[in-house]
Amino acid sequence: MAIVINNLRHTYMVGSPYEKNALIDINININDGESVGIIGHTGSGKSTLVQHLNGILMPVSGSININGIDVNKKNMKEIRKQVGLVFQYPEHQLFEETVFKDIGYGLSKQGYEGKTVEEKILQTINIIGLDKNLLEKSPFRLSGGEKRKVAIAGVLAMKPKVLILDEPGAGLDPKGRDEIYDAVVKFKKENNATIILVSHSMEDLARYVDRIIVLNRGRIEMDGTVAEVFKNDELLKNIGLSVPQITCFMRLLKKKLPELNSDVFTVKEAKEAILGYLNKREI
Ligand SMILES: Nc1ncnc2c1ncn2[C@@H]1O[C@H](COP(=O)(O)OP(=O)(O)OP(=O)(O)O)[C@@H](O)[C@H]1O
Repeated sequence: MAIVINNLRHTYMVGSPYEKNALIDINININDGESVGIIGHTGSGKSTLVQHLNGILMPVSGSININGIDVNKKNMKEIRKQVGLVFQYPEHQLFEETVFKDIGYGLSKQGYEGKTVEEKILQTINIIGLDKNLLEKSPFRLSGGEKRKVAIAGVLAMKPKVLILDEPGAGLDPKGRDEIYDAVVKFKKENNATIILVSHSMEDLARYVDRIIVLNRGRIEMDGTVAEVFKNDELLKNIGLSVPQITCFMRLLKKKLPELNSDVFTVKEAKEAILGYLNKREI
């Protein structure tokens, strides 16, 4: 088991008039190599949850174990080696003079030097799709999408066993978003990493993860496969979420065409279902 979270609770501003229970009774087990999405309305506790997984926040009560190591202040170095966290808008944290130095910053902190750092950086820009010519440029002279790639590359270069991304596509155009997600898929394949993806988009989760955890006011409302979660449209609606538009469309279409497979969650699956249906009709 890669990640075991037991009865996790987190309260902000304990003892003050602004005390806030951000996470309540969170129990989650995630296997090695799983791709898990976390979704929930704004303020439901998603960022608070993922910040516990690499020790930025410590639980008020409960425990978190990652690959056999308890998350606590004493084990922080080991935990940070295992878990890479890409924050929302990670490009705001770029600070080195060159792209090369920025991507290599974490590697040098881990004790890597010289040729090894260079090799790891070259491998990583290949995964994320950054041009080698950019390495000596200032990260501040890049486009928004390129800056985002540099920031994510800095985490990927350390090859974490668990990779957490908090809204990695936020603010990017569809092409930029696809490039980032495709890089994550490639990284996962090459490293058998466990992926945790925080997103507001059911469309993105349907495309990129196998399991979805739905948070609502700090509690787990649902935890299941994409198909299991998308079956509960009423419950999702009640907490301000909804299944992807393509799923709604296919469910409507099925009312007219009962033989159509409407159990689809992405545009690609919908195309296949419609073509399959038409082919059968032609026979
Ligand atoms: N540093 C903090 N101090 C006090 N309260 C906080 C702090 N950070 C978050 N909270 C509160 O905790 C709750 C959960 O916040 P969190 O950022 O985890 O939600 P989220 O689901 O990630 O939201 P979003 O989708 O808007 O990013 C919210 O009610 C928020 O106001």
